Amino acid sequence: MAGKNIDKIPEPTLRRLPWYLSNVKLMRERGETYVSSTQISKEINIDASQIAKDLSYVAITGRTRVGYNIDLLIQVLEDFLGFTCIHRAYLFGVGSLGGALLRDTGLKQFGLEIVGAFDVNPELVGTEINGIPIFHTDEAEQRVKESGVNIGVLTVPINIAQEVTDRMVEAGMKAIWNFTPFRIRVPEKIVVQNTSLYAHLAVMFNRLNETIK
Ligand SMILES: NC(=O)c1ccc[n+]([C@@H]2O[C@H](COP(=O)([O-])OP(=O)(O)OC[C@H]3O[C@@H](n4cnc5c(N)ncnc54)[C@H](O)[C@@H]3O)[C@@H](O)[C@H]2O)c1
Repeated sequence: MAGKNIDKIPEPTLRRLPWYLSNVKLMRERGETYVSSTQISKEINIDASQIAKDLSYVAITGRTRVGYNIDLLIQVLEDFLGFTCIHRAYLFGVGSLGGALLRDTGLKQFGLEIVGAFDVNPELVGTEINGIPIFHTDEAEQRVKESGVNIGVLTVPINIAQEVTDRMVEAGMKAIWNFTPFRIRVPEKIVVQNTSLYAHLAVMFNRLNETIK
């Protein structure tokens, strides 16, 4: 079963793997040394065969009936997901959302370190949040080029999302984590990940309405 699956890993699998990781870590805290896909399935209510299939993308071998060595599974998942190596990023737009991301200590545990931020607000430029320096956006191009940082977090107002994106790409960014609701356009090969908290809210409200009908 180990690493036999050589196809491109599907996005839903990539989104489930961190979830398995968190729960497997919890199981280790409870003293488990081996864990099977059936056990993980009971914890998170996902079909065991789906879990086994997802884990087949990761280079780990489980033992029939016993399951996976828990320490090894955690290590392999963390490596596979890129959480063990730190990816450095710059954040653009230190408003209510950008500021919250700078204050979040959880990102680093998932392999993302925001090393600096850019804004145009003179009250913010020259200050820092959580030890992260805030520079003027006009310095972005030079700082990105000099640092070799290739991930940008986009938290600027929607009306300038494309303009700031263009500057990020020009400076050499290779991946953009886009929190704005704007569908930014980028050249081929630039990775864009759009993230919205509100999209999940709509699902929750809809399901809630169904249960209280
Ligand atoms: N994805 C989500 O779940 C989610 C949640 C909240 C907000 N948002 C989006 O995130 C963005 C920011 O929201 P907010 O509430 O933090 O807004 P905000 O107005 O509080 O912050 C925007 C910040 O961007 C700065 N800015 C303006 N022009 C800039 C430039 N050229 N370069 C760098 N910084 C610049 C502003 O000075 C300000 O500090 C918006 O597009 C909003 O729609 C998304």
